[in-house]
Amino acid sequence: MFVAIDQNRPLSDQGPFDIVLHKLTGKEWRQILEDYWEKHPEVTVLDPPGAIQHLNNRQSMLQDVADLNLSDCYGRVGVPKQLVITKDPSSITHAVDRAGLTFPIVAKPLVVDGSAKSHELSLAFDQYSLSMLEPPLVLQEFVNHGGVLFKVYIVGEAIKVVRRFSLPDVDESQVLNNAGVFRFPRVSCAAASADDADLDPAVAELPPRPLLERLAKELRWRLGLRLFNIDIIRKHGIRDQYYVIDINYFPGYGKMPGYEQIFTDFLLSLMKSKYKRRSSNS
Ligand SMILES: O=P(O)(O)O[C@H]1[C@H](O)[C@@H](OP(=O)(O)O)[C@H](OP(=O)(O)O)[C@@H](OP(=O)(O)O)[C@H]1O
Ligand SMILES: Nc1ncnc2c1ncn2[C@@H]1O[C@H](COP(=O)(O)OP(=O)(O)O)[C@@H](O)[C@H]1O
Ligand SMILES: [Mg+2]
Ligand SMILES: [Mg+2]
Repeated sequence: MFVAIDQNRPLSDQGPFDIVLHKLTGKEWRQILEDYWEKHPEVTVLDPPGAIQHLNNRQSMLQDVADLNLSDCYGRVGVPKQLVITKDPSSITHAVDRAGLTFPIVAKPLVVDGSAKSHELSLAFDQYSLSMLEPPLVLQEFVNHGGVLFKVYIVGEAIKVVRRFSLPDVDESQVLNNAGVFRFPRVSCAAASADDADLDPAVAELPPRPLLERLAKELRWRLGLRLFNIDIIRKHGIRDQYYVIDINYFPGYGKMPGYEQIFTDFLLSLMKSKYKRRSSNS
């Protein structure tokens, strides 16, 4: 049975729970959940607030992917060259120069808090426009990827990949002939599924399954999360070079094909392993 939690009442009065499923952040909620968990360690919290917090900052979000530096016979997975700017827009040009970032550059708000503003994206074509950006930001090299991205949904052990339209490639002449900052509202919300589109096969080909399985397994473990998705792009023209550009906690699973079965199986498997553990301990 599912019971909606009332945030204004003590959690202990609303249980007992087998699983607490949530997508809330904030200090207060974190404290409530951690206090409850301390008193009821048998409850499964999906997912622990400390682990979720790691994804609320676009720098720490990709740190594990960078540390992992995954490379095997199926491909390489990295993070686009990036830089964090916390203050002073006038220092951005110098910082970009020093870090050797090439244009165009994608600017993303450093903190992701679920607001529309935290998903606003800017594309800067030249160094003069950099001072128009508003820190705190993550600046990333724009990677041409054929205008298609792969959304890799993870639900416990299950993985499902879909194609989505993304920002189109930018060629050198566009970089030379464009100036200023181009602002985009939430790109992925506007992006349609590209699963049935008539695409260049080299662009449409899904990342190899074994590579995604390794990546998902490692990130599940390193992030300590079971419910998330990963935005992956493949460098246009380089078949085995992949970049992770975004990781989202508890994304809209409604857009994942077959989510009803996958989600139900996941919850049941958690319960099964819990009862198995209990009966072997007694
Ligand atoms: O970051 P928060 O605000 O918690 O919101 C999430 C993520 O942003 C998701 O990905 P992204 O960051 O890539 O936009 C988005 O999924 P999609 O990109 O699959 O749409 C979800 O959309 P909904 O399905 O609308 O909930 C949304 O709930
Ligand atoms: N480094 C990049 N190179 C190319 N395109 C990018 C890059 N970063 C983001 N994008 C594009 O911008 C979109 C939004 O960026 P993303 O990091 O996923 O933020 P959000 O959390 O708002 O979805 C992506 O879905 C992709 O289309
Ligand atoms: Mg995204
Ligand atoms: Mg995101």
